[in-house]
Amino acid sequence: MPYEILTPKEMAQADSLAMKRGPFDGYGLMCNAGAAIAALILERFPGLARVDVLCGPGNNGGDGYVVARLLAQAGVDVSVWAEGTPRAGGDAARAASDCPIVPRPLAEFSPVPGSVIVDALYGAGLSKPLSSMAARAARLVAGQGVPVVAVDLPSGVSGESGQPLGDAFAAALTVTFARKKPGHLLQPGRRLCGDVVVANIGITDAVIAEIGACAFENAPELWLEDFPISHVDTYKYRRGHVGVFSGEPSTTGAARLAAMAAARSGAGAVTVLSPTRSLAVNGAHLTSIMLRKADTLDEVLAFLDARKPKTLVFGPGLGPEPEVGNFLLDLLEAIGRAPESMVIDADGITSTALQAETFFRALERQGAPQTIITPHEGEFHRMFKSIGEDSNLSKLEKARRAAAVANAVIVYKGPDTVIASPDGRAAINENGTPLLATAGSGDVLSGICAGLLAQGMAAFEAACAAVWMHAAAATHFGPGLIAEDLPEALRPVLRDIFARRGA
Ligand SMILES: NC(=O)C1=CN([C@@H]2O[C@H](COP(=O)(O)OP(=O)(O)OC[C@H]3O[C@@H](n4cnc5c(N)ncnc54)[C@H](O)[C@@H]3O)[C@@H](O)[C@H]2O)[C@@H](O)CC1
Ligand SMILES: Nc1ncnc2c1ncn2[C@@H]1O[C@H](COP(=O)(O)OP(=O)(O)O)[C@@H](O)[C@H]1O
Ligand SMILES: [K+]
Repeated sequence: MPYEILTPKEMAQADSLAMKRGPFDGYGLMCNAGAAIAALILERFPGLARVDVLCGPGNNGGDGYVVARLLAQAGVDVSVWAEGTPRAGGDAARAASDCPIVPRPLAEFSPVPGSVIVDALYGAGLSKPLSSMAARAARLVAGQGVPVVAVDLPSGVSGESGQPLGDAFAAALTVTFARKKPGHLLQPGRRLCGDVVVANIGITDAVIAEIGACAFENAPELWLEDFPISHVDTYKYRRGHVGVFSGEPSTTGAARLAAMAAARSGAGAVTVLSPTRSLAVNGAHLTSIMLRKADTLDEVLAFLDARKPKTLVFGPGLGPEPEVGNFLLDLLEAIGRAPESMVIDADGITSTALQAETFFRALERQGAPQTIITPHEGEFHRMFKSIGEDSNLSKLEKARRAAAVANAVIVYKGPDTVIASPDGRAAINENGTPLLATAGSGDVLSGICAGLLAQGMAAFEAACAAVWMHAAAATHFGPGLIAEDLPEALRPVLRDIFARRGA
């Protein structure tokens, strides 16, 4: 399916496999890539008079020489500025010799107003910071504010992690090939890419499938088939019952946000489990959501036995104290009476972080609940310290490793939320919006995850769907959004999902 994300290494494998399978050889693929970029430039910049193409020594530069040749043929005034020379006998050398424009040294380049810059210095092969000459070009271009079209990736940005390795170009448009790379979706790469267009250059879906990539862009196509749609003969407990733990009187709102979101996402029944001290405040604010006193583990176990909730939400507003973490571990000890699934968020993460190993072992045991853990940046570093600190890992890789050690699906939140499963699958969310940077929006996300889990959706798919729906609801609501608006704003999102499923 067209939502795979390929690491630069997997892309290189796809390139060579495509050449083996045909019909295009390396030069054919390069010409297709150059043609796609040239066509997009002519479409996006009508009346274009002048283009400066910056070409590196590798195949990224090779694409640039093709673009230069085609735009010159189309009557555009094209200059080529080169860093290094392509390896003799290679595809890029052939592209350079087929290009009628004599390249000038990159050191002499300076951008002029009205020009469009084609950045074909480095792409997937970037392995170190830009040379001083290329870095100078990036700074001059940024200073002039002239538009940049990046070939594959803005030079200086890692395709693997989206991190700039020093100075980097910032593009208005990035044209990449076959599939996106992590660097197009992970920040700050995503911002530095501008608009990203994926061009088909003759690498078939069959070739991509053979590579066996297991990272995806999080789009509805990834989980739509698994989205829970109720049968006509359902009833509320079959739709799934969610229990949400509430905190002390001053922090009860978080649990209610999660509870409301679980109900809106389709859980048939939702109960807030509340300390005695918070019953009054919770009771004053809840109507369709049920309320139950739960001060002790025994009271919680009695609730599990009597009401058989499928899913529990543990964390929002509970407080970061170690006793909160101890309570969670005790609950997991009571295996067999544990629910089918859990969402651990916020203080549930912080309070357990110091006993993370014990927690992860508990999730590994047979009969343990399927678990989704939803850390933001700070919580991720608390719970997965050494993984978080490893600067060689991309956010995608960090989330994957965390999922593997925790035996849980990880939702590593932020502007570029990554969802990772212990089985190696991962997704990078593509519809995030800064409107979500508002207090309590994470509590709503854990509620949506729980609502979907309770309806029987598997943890990875539920987490992917929840992250996407959360952002879609925010976008739908628009500016002025606060967390309270999100559960209601799920309605149009759900209507669209149901319509796509023909329900
Ligand atoms: N036939 C193919 O394999 C295709 C490749 N394509 C293009 O090829 C690109 C990848 O080409 P390459 O693997 O040649 O890699 P690049 O052209 O990105 O880099 C070339 C070489 O420069 C060196 N290098 C890396 N970072 C450097 C730095 N900061 N300063 C100086 N030197 C540096 C490295 O040795 C690297 O291999 C893709 O991004 C894409 O644009 C497209 O033409 C589609 C087909
Ligand atoms: N700039 C942003 N762009 C997109 N999503 C964001 C951004 N900032 C925050 N979010 C999302 O908003 C939510 C915030 O959750 P969290 O940090 O737990 O906040 P809270 O604890 O206040 O609920 C997460 O889903 C996160 O991914
Ligand atoms: K580039």
